[in-house]
Amino acid sequence: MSDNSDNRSAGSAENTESETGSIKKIGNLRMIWDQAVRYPKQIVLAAISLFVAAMATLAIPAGFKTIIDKGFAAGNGDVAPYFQGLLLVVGVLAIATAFRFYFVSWLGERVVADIRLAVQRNLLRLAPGFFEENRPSEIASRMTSDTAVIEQIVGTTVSVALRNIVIGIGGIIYLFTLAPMLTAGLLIGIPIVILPIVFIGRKLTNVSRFSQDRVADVGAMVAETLGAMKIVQAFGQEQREHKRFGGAVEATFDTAKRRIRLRAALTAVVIAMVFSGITMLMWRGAVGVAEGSISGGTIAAFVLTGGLVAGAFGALTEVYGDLLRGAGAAGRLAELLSEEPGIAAPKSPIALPEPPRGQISFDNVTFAYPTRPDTAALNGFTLKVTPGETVAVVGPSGAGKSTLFQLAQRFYDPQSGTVRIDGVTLPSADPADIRGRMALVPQETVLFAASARDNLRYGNWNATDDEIWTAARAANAEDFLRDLPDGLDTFMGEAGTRLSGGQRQRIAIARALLRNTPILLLDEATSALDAESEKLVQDALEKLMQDRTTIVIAHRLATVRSADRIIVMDGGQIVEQGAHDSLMAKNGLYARLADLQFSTGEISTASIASKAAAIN
Ligand SMILES: Nc1ncnc2c1ncn2[C@@H]1O[C@H](COP(=O)(O)OP(=O)(O)OP(=O)(O)O)[C@@H](O)[C@H]1O
Repeated sequence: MSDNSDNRSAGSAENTESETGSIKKIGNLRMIWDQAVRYPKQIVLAAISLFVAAMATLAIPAGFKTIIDKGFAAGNGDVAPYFQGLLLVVGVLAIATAFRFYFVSWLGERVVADIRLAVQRNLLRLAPGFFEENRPSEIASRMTSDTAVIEQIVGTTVSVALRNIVIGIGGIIYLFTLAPMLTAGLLIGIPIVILPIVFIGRKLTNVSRFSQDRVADVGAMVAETLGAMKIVQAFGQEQREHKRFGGAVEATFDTAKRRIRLRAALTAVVIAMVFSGITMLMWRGAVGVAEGSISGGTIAAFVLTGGLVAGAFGALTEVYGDLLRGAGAAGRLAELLSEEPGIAAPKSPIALPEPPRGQISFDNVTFAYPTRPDTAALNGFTLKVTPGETVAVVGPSGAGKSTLFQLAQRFYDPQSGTVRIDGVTLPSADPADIRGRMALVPQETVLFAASARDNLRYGNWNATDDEIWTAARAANAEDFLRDLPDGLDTFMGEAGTRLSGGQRQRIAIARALLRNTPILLLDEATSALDAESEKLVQDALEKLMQDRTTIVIAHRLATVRSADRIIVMDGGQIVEQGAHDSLMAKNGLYARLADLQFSTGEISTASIASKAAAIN
């Protein structure tokens, strides 16, 4: 997966790729076909309308020929049937084109929708480790821009290709029936016209891409400056930002100049080549007419069809590049589709004991994160938490406290040692069952852009409004929830920005209460709350911890004091454990940490040592 980012932006890489690489890449398009083939009815209808439209296009020059030769030239005046016939062809062309557009675009959108759904379904199965190795923004871009490329391939490119192949081949056959010698001349002439156009066109595409990148730079810079406007102004950097922006804008203009120069040249070449080609043909034709070897209608039909054939070849030259781009996008999406989860349920998972006991144990667990295999986050870690016990975990930053939660929920498997829930080793059970036995209250509450109700019952969709209010009351969240403009229906907005830190924490607590699991993993927020909010949160937490096995990463004195046991971690191991007072008396790591770690909590800035002494 590592090489994706190289060619992700608009495929400048593909121009430099070896031919075999390109051919191999084109194979990725199979994935798109596999998706599309599930809609045979639409494919057949699209193909039929495409063929009919192409044939109708070719019938138009033939119609003109008839009109000129039989109608005008014969001088019989009754041209009506010919024109009526031509109008009929035009009608067929219009309707068939509309159908082609509809079915082909339908297929494009449907395939993209299916790919998005399939990719998201697979992503939801993957363990968090995957999202550490692959940036979420990169994955999001695959879901949007890569799928847009595929939509373009199915909805446009393939149809352009097929239409022009039909028109190209059909047109050449028709041209041969009209005037074999002229056609032979035309077939030699078309490449002479098209090659320089393709050559300059390629250059133009590259420059355009480059130019788009420069525009993107400008966009990024605007976003950056806007996002940091207060900092820019506070540090008095307006002039500098303007100069920096000026540089990016001028770079955009310079590349744009190159682009418009090329485009101007291309326009001149196209006009010169195409019209002189047509003029030569007409010239040759006029001589033919004068000699009586060719009819006027034939010349007209020849020029029109020749134009169609040349246009078809021109369009086909662009198809290959588009297909390559589509193949790159399909390849990247196929990777996301086929990624297997590192953590999955075994074939026949062991059921966790009923009723749940709420016991959790770590036995000699050693674990390093996949992205940092050389640094053990847990090192021979052993801890047995008995049902109903509250264990407070303290330790310096990086001691491995959060890692305990990651392993308890089986987001990762340890390299050695075992984690058990109610006596069952985690890999032998279904991860969904394991996670069903625990509720997590993270440091930072994640609120979804949904109603307050849905945010509260996120872990238990069956909860009734009565149950939600009971939980909210216990979590000290009732008052502010009742004050919301639409009560439980109030939209929480992007990232729930309307709530204060303390309110968000209480929502998380209510959510955990509703989930009502025997095990609670609680990561106390370190952010300081005002005294009143702090007390509301603390009360709520105490109710939440009642009758549950709790592991709490503690940052508050009240929490450690009410815990049954405190374990002190350092370097992925337990270095001290016991009750608060005995640990303080030891005057070891705990006593040292206590002052720092609890300083933002309930007792704000006071040193825990003096506070503890006062309490005693
Ligand atoms: N997702 C991750 N990928 C790689 N390394 C990680 C990851 N998460 C944590 N680590 C590393 O593992 C070690 C233990 O981290 P952990 O988050 O468990 O510490 P912590 O005690 O919870 O720290 P803090 O109090 O700062 O949250 C640290 O060295 C940390 O850098």
